[in-house]
Amino acid sequence: MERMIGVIGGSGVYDIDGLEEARWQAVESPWGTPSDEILTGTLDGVKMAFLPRHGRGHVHSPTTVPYRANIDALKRIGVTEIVSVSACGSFREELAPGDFVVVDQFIDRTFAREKSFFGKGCVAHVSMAHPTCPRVSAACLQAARDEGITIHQGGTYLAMEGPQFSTLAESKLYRENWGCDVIGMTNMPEAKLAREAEICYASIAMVTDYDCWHPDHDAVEVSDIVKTLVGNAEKARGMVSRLPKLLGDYKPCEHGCDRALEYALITAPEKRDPALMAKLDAVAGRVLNA
Ligand SMILES: CSC[C@H]1O[C@H](OP(=O)(O)O)[C@H](O)[C@@H]1O
Ligand SMILES: Nc1ncnc2[nH]cnc12
Repeated sequence: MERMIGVIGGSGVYDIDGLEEARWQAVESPWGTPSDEILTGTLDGVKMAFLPRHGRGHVHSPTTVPYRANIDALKRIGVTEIVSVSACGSFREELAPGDFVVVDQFIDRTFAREKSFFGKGCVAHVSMAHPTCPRVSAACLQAARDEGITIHQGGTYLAMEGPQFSTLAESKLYRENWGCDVIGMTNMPEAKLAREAEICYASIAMVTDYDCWHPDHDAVEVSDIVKTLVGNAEKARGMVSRLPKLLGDYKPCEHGCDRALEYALITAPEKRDPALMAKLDAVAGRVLNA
């Protein structure tokens, strides 16, 4: 199998640099139209695919991002590992605006999104105990350090529905009672869908603000966020450019991300819905056609 690194760019990250033979290509998916065309090319001889999560020009809100179409489209063109880069608010004094965090846990508080490729006619339950891939996360950590970025290893990301930012009571709850480190609006259900699609997933959260809990930062304003976003986006592009060399040759994931569906399907073969099975051709073809 050949490696293809997929990068999902969050707020402020609408392209990546340095790709050879770069071209934006439309990818069709039975799960809808992805957020945008996908920028493909090679970097240091490794295939790359970049998808701006909100679309170029930031068209999609966190709720309307077509998460299933995005993950399916990346799987369909051969992506083996996804690196998600996202803007986030910080719940910790030491996670300062401009810093990066290698997220390793999530709390999903989103409620208005489709969260699974599976359902009536083909039910599957994958494990989300360890939602990110340690190998891809470690490569991102190293790449960021080599780039001179302040990056923190490990953190819990609270995924909220948005688009409004949190109330002070919510911010305090997530920080003081639930032990969350950062907050954003998009990594769920993205991480769940990547797991269902058997794609390794790493999430790099790029701090833009202290949400509203901090005594010196009363409320989050997009104008303040944007000021930090621009610098963060530049750092993210530097980090991504180092990944192909750091990840080395492709091998099956030692953490099993690429086999997440191995024991997950529970619907009896004779009860499976042919229409849903057809839509699952890319995501679950490995197990459905076995
Ligand atoms: C522009 S601030 C709020 C916005 O930024 C984050 O987007 P992403 O995760 O795609 O970087 C956050 O989740 C909100 O969607
Ligand atoms: N404070 C915050 N809350 C939710 N999403 C964010 N994205 C950037 N900052 C955020």
